[in-house]
Order: sequence, then C-alpha cells, then structure tokens
Amino acid sequence: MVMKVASPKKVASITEKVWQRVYGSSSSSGHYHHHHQHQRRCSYESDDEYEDDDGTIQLMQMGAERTKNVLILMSDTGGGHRASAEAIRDAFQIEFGDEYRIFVKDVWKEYTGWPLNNMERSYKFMVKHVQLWKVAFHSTSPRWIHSCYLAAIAAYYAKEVEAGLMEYKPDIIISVHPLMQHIPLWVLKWQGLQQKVIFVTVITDLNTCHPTWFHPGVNRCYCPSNEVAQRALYDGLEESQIRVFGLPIRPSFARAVLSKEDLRKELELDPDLPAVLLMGGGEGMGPVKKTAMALDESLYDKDQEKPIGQLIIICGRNKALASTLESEEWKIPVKVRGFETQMEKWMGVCDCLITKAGPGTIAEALIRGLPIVLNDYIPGQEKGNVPYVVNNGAGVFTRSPKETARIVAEWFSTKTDELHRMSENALKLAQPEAVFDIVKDVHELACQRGPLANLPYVLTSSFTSLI
Ligand SMILES: CCCCC/C=C\C/C=C\CCCCCCCC(=O)OC[C@H](CO[C@@H]1O[C@H](CO)[C@H](O)[C@H](O)[C@H]1O)OC(=O)CCCCCCC/C=C\C/C=C\CCCCC
Ligand SMILES: O=c1ccn([C@@H]2O[C@H](COP(=O)(O)OP(=O)(O)O)[C@@H](O)[C@H]2O)c(=O)[nH]1
Repeated sequence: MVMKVASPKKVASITEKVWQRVYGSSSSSGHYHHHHQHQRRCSYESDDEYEDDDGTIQLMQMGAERTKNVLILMSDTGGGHRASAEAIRDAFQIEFGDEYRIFVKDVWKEYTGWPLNNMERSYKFMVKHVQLWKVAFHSTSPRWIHSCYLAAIAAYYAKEVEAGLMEYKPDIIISVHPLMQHIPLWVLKWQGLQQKVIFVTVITDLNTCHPTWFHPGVNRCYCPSNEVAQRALYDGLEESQIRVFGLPIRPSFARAVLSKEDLRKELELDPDLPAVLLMGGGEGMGPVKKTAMALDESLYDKDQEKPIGQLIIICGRNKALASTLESEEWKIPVKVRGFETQMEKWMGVCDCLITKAGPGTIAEALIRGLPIVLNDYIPGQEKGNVPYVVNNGAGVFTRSPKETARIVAEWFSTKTDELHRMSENALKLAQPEAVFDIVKDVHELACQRGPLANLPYVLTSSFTSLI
C-alpha cells in the first residue's frame, strides 16, 4: 500500500507517524497486536519513506499489511503448465488468503509478437512432426545456443516484455515454463529490479527436462524430483537455490475427500464394473483412438456376452478426436469427454489410467493411486518419465494398443493382485503436499526480503527510459 500524507514538522519516530495516520494512535503496542492477528503474515516491518517536491511524504509500505502481487508466467504449450500455475494460485489462496494477489499470465502471448506469441501453435506443429521436435529440443540444449536465441529475442521484445511484466507490478514472479527464465530475468536486471522482485522457477518436468529450465539468476528453483535436482546442480545452480518438494498439483487432488461410489453416481457410471481412464494430456495426443478400439474388444467377454470393464476417454482440447469417438458404436460402456476441468473426479472413479507420459497427468494419477499404462512420450522432456513410473513399479510402458488392451483386461480379471500392488507403489510416489510446500517456501523468501521488496516501482529506472 502506498500512502501520501502531509509531512508533520516534529514527530518522534517514523513508525509512530505512520501508525498515527493509520490508526489515530501512536502506540507501538497496538502495532504489535495488529501483526499478531495475521499469524502467517511476514513478520518484518520497515520505515521507508521519501519526501516529494510538494512536501508530502510517500510512505512506501505498511510493512506486512501490503498485498503482494504474484505473477505466474505460463504458456498453453500442452496442458501441464497451466495446471501447475493454477495449482500454485489455488494453494496461495488457501494458505495466505488475500495476502497475495495472483495473476496467471502468458505475457508472451499478450504483449509480444512472433515467434513468442505463437508458441502454442508452433509447439503443436512440432510435436506432431516428432522428429522436428526432437531436433529442436536437442539442438537447443547447449547453453550457448539457447542463450543466443533468447538474448536476441529479449533484445527485440524488451520493451514489450517490460510492459507485460510491469502491468502487474509483481513482487514475486514464478515461472512454470522452460522458456520464461532468461527474458524476464534480463528485463529485471536492466531495470535494476533484481533486489526488489523475487524470481523463482517451478519445474514441471519429472526427469529429462530441457536445460532452459535452469537459470543461475533465480532465487529458487523448485525441482519435482531428485533426478531434476541433480541436473540443476550439474547445470551450475547452487544447492541453496534448489528445493525438491514434488510437482505442483491442484489442491483439489490433495485435499478433496472423494468416495468412489458417490462419484460414480454423480458422473453416471456403472457402479460395479472396473473402469479405465484413457487420455493424452491437454491436447488429446498419442494413440487414443486405436487404444479405445482395442479396449472395446479386450474388455468384452465374448463367452458370457458381457463387459468386464468400462472405459472413459478424455480427449482434452482435441475436438476432432472427441467427435470421431462419439460417433462409434461400442460393446462396452464408454464415456467420451472433451476438456474436463475436474480431473480429480474422473481419476477418482477409475481403477487405472492409460496416457502418454505427461508429467502432470502422471503426478495426478500417483496421488489417486492409479496404476498407469504409458502408451507414448514426447521425445526430450517426457522421455525420462517412462523409467520414473516403470522403475518405481507404478506402471508399465508399451506403444502397442493391443498390448495395452491386453494388460488392462488382465488387471481387471486374472491379475487384480498386480493392479493392487501397482496402486500401492503409485501412492508411495505421490507428493500431494508439494504445491503447499512450494508456496510456503516462496512466502518465506518474501518475508526474508524485508524492506528492499517495498521500494515502489516508481523509484526504479525503466528500461524504456534507458533506450
Ligand atoms: C541450431 C539449430 C537449431 C534448430 C532449432 C531451430 C529453432 C528453434 C526452434 C524451436 C525452439 C525449440 C525450443 C526448445 C526448448 C523447449 C524447452 C522445452 O522443454 O519446452 C517444452 C515446452 C512444452 O512444455 C512441455 O509440454 C509437455 C507436454 O506437451 C509436457 O507437459 C512438459 O512437461 C512440458 O515441459 O515447449 C515449448 O514451450 C516449446 C515452444 C516452442 C516454441 C517454438 C517457437 C519457434 C520459433 C522460434 C524460436 C523461438 C523461441 C525459442 C528459443 C529457443 C531457445 C530454446
Ligand atoms: O481434459 C483435460 C485434459 C487434461 N487436463 C490436465 O492437463 C494436464 C496435462 O498435463 P501433462 O503434463 O500430463 O501433459 P501436457 O498436456 O502438458 O502434454 C494435467 O494436469 C491434466 O489433468 C485437464 O485438466 N483436462
């Protein structure tokens, strides 16, 4: 909160002056008491002030009372970055209420031009032509290569990015995207805002992530696994910058108490038949259709002429896939859905999952204790998710739709004990509290920053004024 008050000639202390203005009393014990009503608020306070030309005093902050702005940088390249961004936003709200104001934004899309404003489409195109993605991913891995690209883009779009970031006057910037470290950090540096704005990265890949995630200039780098933390250390981050809590998953997964029975009624599913969930990330990627067809065969008992399981297919934003599947005739009970906002419910009614190796979907399934058949992965960032699941006994990998269908049929008939064992292993890997650990740690960072964080934006030099 920035307040303007007239400058009194004689006052004992600045703190008293502030509290006199705000509460009409100079009692510092009143101040103390007020702080304790906000247990979780930062415990620092500061007396920053400066005098304007007109003789009024700008009171920079009310210490702990100021609502802090948190800008979460994401992009809809896949569904995982938005899901993690929203998870962090929700956890901030649950833990700290109105102490933080959260903005989840794709600043590139809103403020810049080609190629940054078009990443979703470029990414979709590249992963469809998977060899192209493989070359792009690996050829940009060396630091000097991606730094050159990103520096060129930063120079070109500096003003736009600056405008995009400054619109939200962030006290804290959280990047949940591999290409959103370098450019914002350069802008902060150019503006002399590094001491004021906390910058943290929350990595949303479980293992073989791209090195653009690791920037030595961050205040914290939250790694979802020890494997990623090792990579961060290898890429030059200090141990003090790294924290390993897990991948941030929406609190509705961690905190909701779900009864399978009630959910099956709500979602209009068969109450008794075991259920398999088939999906392909936010974009409905991978061999979804072929797998659905194979399951329609394997989950139907021809001798008894009845199904041994039911199938739910979530197509995400892939509308073409949803409409093709909706027009099919099925022997077993099948539900075809588009983009669902309550994934915790759909996972809560199922007994196992078939998916490409998306980190968000995997982490959610682990929380729900769902054994996973991984049927595809995007080269590069998703490759390492396969051993992560398989070596920990939480699932299997096969690219063959028929093999997938056979495995699920066995899990639902002769190998229920294997299904049960894998479910237990999945639960052991789950980290439902990760998102809360992350926001609490960010909050601690904000508290440690103290008065420096409360310099108003008007005091800092703007990049636009330098050029
Ligand atoms: C020396 C020869 C160079 C050849 C390459 C030519 C040009 C560069 C073209 C493309 C750059 C490719 C960037 C590669 C780095 C990507 C880092 C990364 O891991 O990105 C992943 C994200 C998607 O997120 C993932 O989604 C998954 C699911 O789908 C899953 O959820 C996973 O967890 C997520 O991490 O990918 C992107 O965001 C890619 C955006 C693609 C942008 C294409 C723009 C192309 C145009 C020009 C280049 C502009 C900027 C790139 C700067 C390059 C520096 C890395
Ligand atoms: O209809 C859908 C399909 C997917 N998702 C979510 O999108 C994310 C997908 O992330 P993941 O990392 O698995 O793959 P990506 O989509 O990024 O390739 C997960 O959180 C899913 O729960 C969703 O909310 N609704």
